Amino acid sequence: MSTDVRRADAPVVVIGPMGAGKSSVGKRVAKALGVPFTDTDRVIVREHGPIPGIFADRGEPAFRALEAQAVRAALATGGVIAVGGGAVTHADTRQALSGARIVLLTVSPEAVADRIAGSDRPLLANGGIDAWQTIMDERAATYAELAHVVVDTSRRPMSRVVDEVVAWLRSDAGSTERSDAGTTERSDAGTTERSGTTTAPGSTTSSTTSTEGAP
Ligand SMILES: Nc1ncnc2c1ncn2[C@@H]1O[C@H](COP(=O)(O)OP(=O)(O)O)[C@@H](O)[C@H]1O
Ligand SMILES: O=C(O)C1=C[C@@H](OP(=O)(O)O)[C@@H](O)[C@H](O)C1
Ligand SMILES: [Mg+2]
Repeated sequence: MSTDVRRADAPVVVIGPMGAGKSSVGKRVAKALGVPFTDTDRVIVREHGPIPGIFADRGEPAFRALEAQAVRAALATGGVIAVGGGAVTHADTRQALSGARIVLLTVSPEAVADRIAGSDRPLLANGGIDAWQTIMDERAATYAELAHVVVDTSRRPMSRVVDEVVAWLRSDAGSTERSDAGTTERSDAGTTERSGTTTAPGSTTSSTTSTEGAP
């Protein structure tokens, strides 16, 4: 487990699988805190065009490089940043996240199925929920490793998820400078304080296989 130093004004980065609610929850958390919000996917679309086109024309590695740039720029701005679900597979991006406060949103396959139906996410274009699960399993260990707090979004309204994230960020655990990552403590039905060994809901394996370069 890496040394974990957080500050009350450190950027907040929302990570987690596709459809967990990073973009929607992140935006509302930023509003509640009165800080800037950046959705790195939106930045990429604004600057480089639609994501499916980037994947099709230039490939996933090119997308990850653009994403790494967008994450670094967003971190310089500060506030709350929602990254794409695969941002954590890129070593430069993971490196850039050190020093940020990292909120992992999770979701069960049952709950996410409706949320991802009909979406244009290129990595789900041919596999739907099965592809989602495979990708989740590949990334689960990385998500758990990076997270300072885990909030499950499966069966609760978004407003409740937002309230829990805001409460955690305002708590000692979310704002105090620390020299260790603490232990896992389930504070209520959906929020789990950080652990290096957390297995995120939605994952079917706790494998620690490297996800570097994974789709
Ligand atoms: N807690 C929640 N309950 C129900 N639906 C949610 C919840 N959080 C997000 N959603 C919905 O799930 C979909 C995907 O959310 P989004 O924020 O785009 O996820 P992500 O950025 O993690 O892919 C959206 O339609 C959003 O309204
Ligand atoms: O998980 C991924 O690899 C991706 C997630 C998407 O963002 P969301 O997680 O916000 O859907 C988007 O960045 C792109 O389609 C790739
Ligand atoms: Mg998003």
